[in-house]
Amino acid sequence: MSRNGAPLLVELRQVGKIYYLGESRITALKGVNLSIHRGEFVAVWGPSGSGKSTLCNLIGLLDTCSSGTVRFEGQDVGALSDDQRSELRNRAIGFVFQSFNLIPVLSALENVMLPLQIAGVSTARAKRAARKRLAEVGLDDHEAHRPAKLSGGQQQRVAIARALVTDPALVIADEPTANLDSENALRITELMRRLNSDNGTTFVFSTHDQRLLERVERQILMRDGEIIDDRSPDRLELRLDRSVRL
Ligand SMILES: Nc1ncnc2c1ncn2[C@@H]1O[C@H](COP(=O)(O)OP(=O)(O)OP(=O)(O)O)[C@@H](O)[C@H]1O
Repeated sequence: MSRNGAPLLVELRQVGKIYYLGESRITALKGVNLSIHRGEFVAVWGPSGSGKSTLCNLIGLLDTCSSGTVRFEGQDVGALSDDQRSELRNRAIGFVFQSFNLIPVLSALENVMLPLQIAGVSTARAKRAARKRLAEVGLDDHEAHRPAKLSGGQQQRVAIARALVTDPALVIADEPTANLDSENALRITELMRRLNSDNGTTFVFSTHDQRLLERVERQILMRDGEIIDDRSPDRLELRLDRSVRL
């Protein structure tokens, strides 16, 4: 299966996710089918509690599904051990979080170098790669700054540079603009879009914010644990639900 000739990267088939909280059973995802191909730029949007983070966690191999199948690069993730899943995740996926998650005592450059150093890459190589990524997000002149000296938008740009430094096939950004004002939220969305088209990195990001969707080629709308709309310009098959109001 291909989308514009690009190979399949992640495939979810009839995926369900149930959380158990004491006596209660919470169905977070119900029968989700989704294919994401290399190079796509995908926004997952929908109201609070609709399952966006749960979906991102499954696509990012941070969690496993309760039913159905998740395949990453053709591999059935459910058949992997925890260690194998972590190894695949570390190699192939970068993460951006809404709270930036930078290490306060490290400079911007050291924060971006960290994933490579954890992977055993030499300091000199890690520094070169981190500088290149900081330049891509427009922060090469801020490499010595610690996070507290940077604005929220700048911190998120450092976090994006860090997510990209290992050359992952996929970047998952769970509500990356939730803690930013609307101007910075738009800038971060445009930056991710540019990195997607320049580098071919696949991006999946979740958002509450309908205004950010204009620049996104594929929009997946969730409600009550289901995908109720999956639309993109080159897709003929649209399942629109006009009754949805966020
Ligand atoms: N670790 C958990 N334990 C129990 N229930 C959970 C857990 N994580 C999520 N849920 C529940 O699963 C459902 C989907 O939550 P999820 O966080 O995926 O939605 P969301 O669309 O990302 O929401 P938000 O926009 O508020 O982050 C909700 O009912 C939520 O309360």
